[in-house]
Amino acid sequence: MKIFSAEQLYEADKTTLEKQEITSEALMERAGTKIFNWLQKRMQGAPVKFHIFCGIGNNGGDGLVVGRLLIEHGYNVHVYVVNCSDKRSKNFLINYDKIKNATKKWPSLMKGEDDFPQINPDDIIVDAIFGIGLNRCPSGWVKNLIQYLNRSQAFILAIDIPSGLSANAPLEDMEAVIKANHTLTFQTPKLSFFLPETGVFVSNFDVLDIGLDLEYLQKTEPLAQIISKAEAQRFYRTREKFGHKGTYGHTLIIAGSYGKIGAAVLASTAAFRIGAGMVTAFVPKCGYSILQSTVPEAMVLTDKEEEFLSEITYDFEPSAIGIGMGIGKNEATVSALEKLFKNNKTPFVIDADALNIISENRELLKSLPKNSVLTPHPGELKGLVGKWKNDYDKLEKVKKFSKKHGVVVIIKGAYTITVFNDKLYINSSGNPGMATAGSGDSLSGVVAGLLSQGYDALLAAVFGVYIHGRAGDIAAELMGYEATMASDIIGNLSEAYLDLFSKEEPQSEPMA
Ligand SMILES: NC(=O)C1=CN([C@@H]2O[C@H](COP(=O)(O)OP(=O)(O)OC[C@H]3O[C@@H](n4cnc5c(N)ncnc54)[C@H](OP(=O)(O)O)[C@@H]3O)[C@@H](O)[C@H]2O)[C@@H](O)CC1
Ligand SMILES: Nc1ncnc2c1ncn2[C@@H]1O[C@H](COP(=O)(O)OP(=O)(O)O)[C@@H](O)[C@H]1O
Ligand SMILES: [K+]
Repeated sequence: MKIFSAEQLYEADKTTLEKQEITSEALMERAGTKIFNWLQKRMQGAPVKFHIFCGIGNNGGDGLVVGRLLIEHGYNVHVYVVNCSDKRSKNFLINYDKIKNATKKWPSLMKGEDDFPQINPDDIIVDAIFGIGLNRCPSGWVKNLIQYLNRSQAFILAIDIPSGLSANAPLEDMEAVIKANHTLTFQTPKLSFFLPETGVFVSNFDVLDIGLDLEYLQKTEPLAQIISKAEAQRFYRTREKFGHKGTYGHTLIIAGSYGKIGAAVLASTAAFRIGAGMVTAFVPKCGYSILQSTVPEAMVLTDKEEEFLSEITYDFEPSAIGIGMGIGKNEATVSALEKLFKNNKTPFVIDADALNIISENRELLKSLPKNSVLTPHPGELKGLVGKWKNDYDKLEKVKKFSKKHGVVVIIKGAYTITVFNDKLYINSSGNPGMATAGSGDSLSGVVAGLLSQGYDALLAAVFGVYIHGRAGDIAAELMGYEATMASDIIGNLSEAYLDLFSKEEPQSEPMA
């Protein structure tokens, strides 16, 4: 699924009106009806009280449509107009009249704090104050209203986007945003839903298809692409009937130091589970017995040092190398890395301490093998690209870094984002149960194992992140978030693969 900017959505809106020969009023009725249907399906006429707060633009217009439809279907509804400006949109005004005609009275006009209504915790608030047309930070009594609604403890359903949030621009004031319990967004989700600073205001969201022009949506280059099951199915490469272990490559995992040999165990196991034909682990001497007994399928090579890596040598041609998990930052390890990078054309996955070493020895950036996949969590990313002002600034910095060094960067997090040149791929699988030690090590093994099988760097990254997250989701379904451990994620890579083709993802709406 594609993510479009607010500007692109306005363009799509315009094209839709022209091509479908409909009025903007009809499109608003369509959008409002979708929201109403969503609510009706869940509420089934329940006598709960709705408070609908409408701004004076088209988001407010949507709110008025929803209000009218709810009233016509016998719901207990109070509609308020947040009268922050006299400049009302045309479709707001049309629906303002329509709701008056339907109910025989005007909605309550709010002009300041004195007009704030009483809201009980078991009421429902529909937030239609601002949509993607927000052009400045809410202030004054409107900001106070937003805070008042957030404090109410009532369930807040945001229309299109929580008011105060921009679709694709940074947040100025954390205190001036509706904290929605659920968001119903039109046609495609907005980029701010997926970034840590802004996504927290959105909570769960559903995308409602309002029938914007499909041709426009298909041909327009999006801001980002969401990776879900449908995309992952397309990326998957089938295993050949006459394939042998050589066909699926030989992954070299260079990982571990004294006390952190587990990182090598996890990454090696993950590389096998994702389908690498062979896996060799290169570890300090102290890791030898551990690897041999915990991953008997793997071959093991050891460094001359007992507790850390100092010289990386091997006598075969790996098809991919995963390096960095738990290696520490010993001086000897730094020069071992330098040598390895300089003399290698093998596809690399670079993680953890290898990333920290690069950040602290910037000259290493010059020898970074092209098309490497880097897998930083936010702390490691800061070392690589420097501090960022906000999440949007972060994305720009990573794009620049990716372009400059010719590498794929996986920004790990709740919605992991893979960056390659100017392109963003947002992963849809995964859950907070994966916030557990070693889950990143297993991701490195997964991506290295895919590179071994011949997936190119970008595909290995994007597909690997999806499958890893899906395995985490299946693990969490079985064990709960808290009990899920990295080895459970690895243990469910098999289920994640099977799930890829087992059943269709419940798709409520066809999407671009
Ligand atoms: N695109 C589509 O395909 C479809 C879109 N639809 C809907 O339209 C929504 C977009 O509507 P929109 O463009 O009218 O803008 P909206 O978000 O209602 O707000 C703009 C108004 O608020 C004002 N304003 C802004 N910031 C402010 C602030 N901080 N504090 C105070 N005022 C502020 C600004 O006023 P002004 O700057 O002129 O003072 C302007 O009047 C979209 O989210 C979706 O719900 C659907 O109906 C159908 C298909
Ligand atoms: N809240 C979350 N939702 C989804 N995925 C998460 C969440 N928290 C962490 N993860 C995933 O778990 C992994 C954690 O990686 P990392 O921080 O490197 O762990 P470690 O270094 O302990 O192995 C990443 O793949 C990340 O995307
Ligand atoms: K809204």
